[in-house]
Amino acid sequence: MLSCKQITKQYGNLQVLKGVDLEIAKGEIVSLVGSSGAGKSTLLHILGTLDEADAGQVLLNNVQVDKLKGNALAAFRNKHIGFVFQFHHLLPEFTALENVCIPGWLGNKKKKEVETRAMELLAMLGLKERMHNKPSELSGGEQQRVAVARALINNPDIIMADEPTGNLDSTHARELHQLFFDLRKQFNQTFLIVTHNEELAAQCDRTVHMKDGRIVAGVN
Ligand SMILES: Nc1ncnc2c1ncn2[C@@H]1O[C@H](COP(=O)(O)OP(=O)(O)OP(=O)(O)O)[C@@H](O)[C@H]1O
Repeated sequence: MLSCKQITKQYGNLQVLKGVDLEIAKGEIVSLVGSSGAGKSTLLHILGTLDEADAGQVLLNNVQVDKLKGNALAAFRNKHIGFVFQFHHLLPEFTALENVCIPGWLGNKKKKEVETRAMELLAMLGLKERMHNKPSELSGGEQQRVAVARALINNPDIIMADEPTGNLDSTHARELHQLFFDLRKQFNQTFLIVTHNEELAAQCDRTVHMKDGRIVAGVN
């Protein structure tokens, strides 16, 4: 479903990625682990089309995404990839519901249809009573669940998460991990998760280890 071949990336004199190959199948939950500076976030950003590799290929559902540019790239990303970051990046002036709707509205879907799906998702994630609140009125765990609902609004092929529970206490972190597995069960949702959380990594189908810009080991 997602694959990359021989991805390299350099910042100045620093070779951050030194030829990374990776394949992820539909419905898989894969964690990406490794020490600080190993290149995990850089790889996630390249796979998520947020950053460009110096060389190599990224294929998502047989589309070579590194060939897409400008508006075509933005539209492709919005439709096919969902993101959840450590700091949720919700827009503070919009309600939870509006935050979830925005990627759907950007995708030119009918306003009402997007709203209905957003409400369903928020209800599913236990936020039915909180959907008209702004992010600052929600707890950290609630904000992160809004970010997950936002990532799901366009039925993405894959959700890419960068330290999604890095900012949560252990109870909320466990709840969010459980949510990822529930979403896989319900929608066969695929996830690639950068994490330092060993408990989460151990629960995943597969843990990919990175060291000094390379993948060093595979299946756990
Ligand atoms: N935009 C940038 N400009 C210059 N150097 C960068 C840039 N982004 C990342 N780097 C460097 O590339 C290396 C890899 O960074 P990356 O964020 O991918 O590591 P990571 O494995 O995700 O680390 P962490 O676990 O600490 O988040 C680091 O040495 C970092 O300082």
